[in-house]
Amino acid sequence: MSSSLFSVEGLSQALSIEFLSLGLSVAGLGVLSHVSIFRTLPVEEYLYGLLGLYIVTLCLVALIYIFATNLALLQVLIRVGWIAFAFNGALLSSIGIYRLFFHRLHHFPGPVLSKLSRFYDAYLAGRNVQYNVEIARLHDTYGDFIRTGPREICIVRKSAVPLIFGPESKCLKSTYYAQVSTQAEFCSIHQTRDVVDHRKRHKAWDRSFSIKALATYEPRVKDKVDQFASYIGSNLGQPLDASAWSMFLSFDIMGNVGFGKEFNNLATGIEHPAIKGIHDHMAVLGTMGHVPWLLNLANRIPGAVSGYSSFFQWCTNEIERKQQDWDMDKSPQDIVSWLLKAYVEKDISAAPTEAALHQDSRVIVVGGSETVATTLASALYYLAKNPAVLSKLQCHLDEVMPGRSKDWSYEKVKSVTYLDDIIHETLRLRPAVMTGGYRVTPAEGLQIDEVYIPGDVNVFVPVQLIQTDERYYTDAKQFVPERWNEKTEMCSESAPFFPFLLGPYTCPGKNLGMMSLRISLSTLAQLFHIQFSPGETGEAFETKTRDTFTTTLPPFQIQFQSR
Ligand code: HEM
Repeated sequence: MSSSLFSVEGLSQALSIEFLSLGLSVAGLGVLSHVSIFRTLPVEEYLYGLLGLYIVTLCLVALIYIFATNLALLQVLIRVGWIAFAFNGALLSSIGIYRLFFHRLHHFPGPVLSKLSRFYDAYLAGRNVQYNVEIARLHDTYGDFIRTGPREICIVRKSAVPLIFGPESKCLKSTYYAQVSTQAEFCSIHQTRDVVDHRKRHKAWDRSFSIKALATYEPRVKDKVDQFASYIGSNLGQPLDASAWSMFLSFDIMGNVGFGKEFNNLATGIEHPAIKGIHDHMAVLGTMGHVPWLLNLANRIPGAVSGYSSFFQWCTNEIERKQQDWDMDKSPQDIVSWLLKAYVEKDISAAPTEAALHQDSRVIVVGGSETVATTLASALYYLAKNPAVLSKLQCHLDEVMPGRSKDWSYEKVKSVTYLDDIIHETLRLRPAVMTGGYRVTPAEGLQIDEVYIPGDVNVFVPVQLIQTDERYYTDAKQFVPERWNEKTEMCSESAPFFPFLLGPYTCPGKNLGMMSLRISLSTLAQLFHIQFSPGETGEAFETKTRDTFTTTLPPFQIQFQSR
């Protein structure tokens, strides 16, 4: 019994085995844990449990060493450090070898480092914050199916679009959306990966974008645009940063229509602090979002995301303020009120918790402002660069509204199909989300043309890249609004076009977004000539746009002249 492992002496003997033997035994355990547990376990789901278990185990080992051996504290620490090193080293090596040679995606081409870890794509996304450009480069090197992560395939084929995003698709949102939580009750509508939760909550959002609701938003959007036009009218011929001012306008629209509040960017010409918060948040999302579990972890470490945590707090404050001020007997007049109404009435479509409601407020702020702003600024860029397109638009607008601003009505604007052609062409070349829409394949996998993608694999189709692919569009990189109506031969049959995505996860704010863009562009084009300011070449716009999940544009200067 004295030499048994269960006696103190036996335990002490076992613990004092040679360093090498100890390392090898623990390494064996590391490999075993990969093969038996980690290979199939969705780590994101159990992240905190696993981290806790790991730390508790190391502490227990240290305590056993302290009480069952005569080793000094430093010797104990060295042994525990060695155990951790051997375990982690073996685990990571086993994962690496498996991912490179035995993984069900091992035959897909792609950079070796991407096959090993998502950290490489986070690095690619972060180095110039132009993941869209990196993906285009990888596409040139590796073809249409690229392994961009151990369990991720990027697909540049039009046949993939309906299969992944279409109404019948069985693909769900991938772990990319688990940056805040893996539990639906703490997620926004955008982050929830629970398909039933998503379907239910969508109904409350749909009510906030119904035809009736949009009709109440329309004059308020027009008011903001008129305020912008009036500022321009008093600053004719002056350089104006189209990126910044488009954001001022869309942020003010979002404040009014989203929260029923005035944010006064247009009135003051001063950027609201939350706009910086949005950009900081999106910059982190555009890079660290590629390793969602790390972002999830960082969100819980005090100070780790201090750059944008004040923005999160601001969104929470805004919705709490609204909760206090809101008169539930009145019919909702803004998006938040529709969501609050569902929440207060405990409707089936309500956000499941207050935390989820707070997350929803962030979606309104980011989804409702940044997307419209980049599209509007991009359209202004193309109009300034293509005077013939602007003149043609002005002719069409004058035809239906000869008295110009006196005759302006949204109904008439909607009849000008050339305006929609300009917006579509802008969204084709410069979609507000250039490389988003991360999904996971169903258990049975997905057959895309000649290629079979196994089940439970993250997939995405880079929106901007495929919408500017010469196989599907003639002169694909050129701005030609005519391709949508007059020269349809410039688009191949079922050419991929999905700037709002498609299917169940499609953008619910599409109609509001289109309305804001139509009102803004028709009003500005009706009143003004739009040109680049002297010295503006547009080069920065072409080369310095950043892929921060939603697009962030560099400043560029335009000026307006009265017509
Ligand atoms: C030009 C304007 C817009 C564009 C191009 C656009 C584009 C998109 C895209 C591509 C997505 C899918 C993102 C993903 O699946 O990860 C999305 C989702 C969403 N958008 Fe928009 N959007 C626009 C305007 C708006 C507006 C004005 C709102 C109003 C608040 C809005 C609210 C949302 C919401 C709530 C989602 C999440 C939907 C879900 O996951 O079910 N969007 N948008």
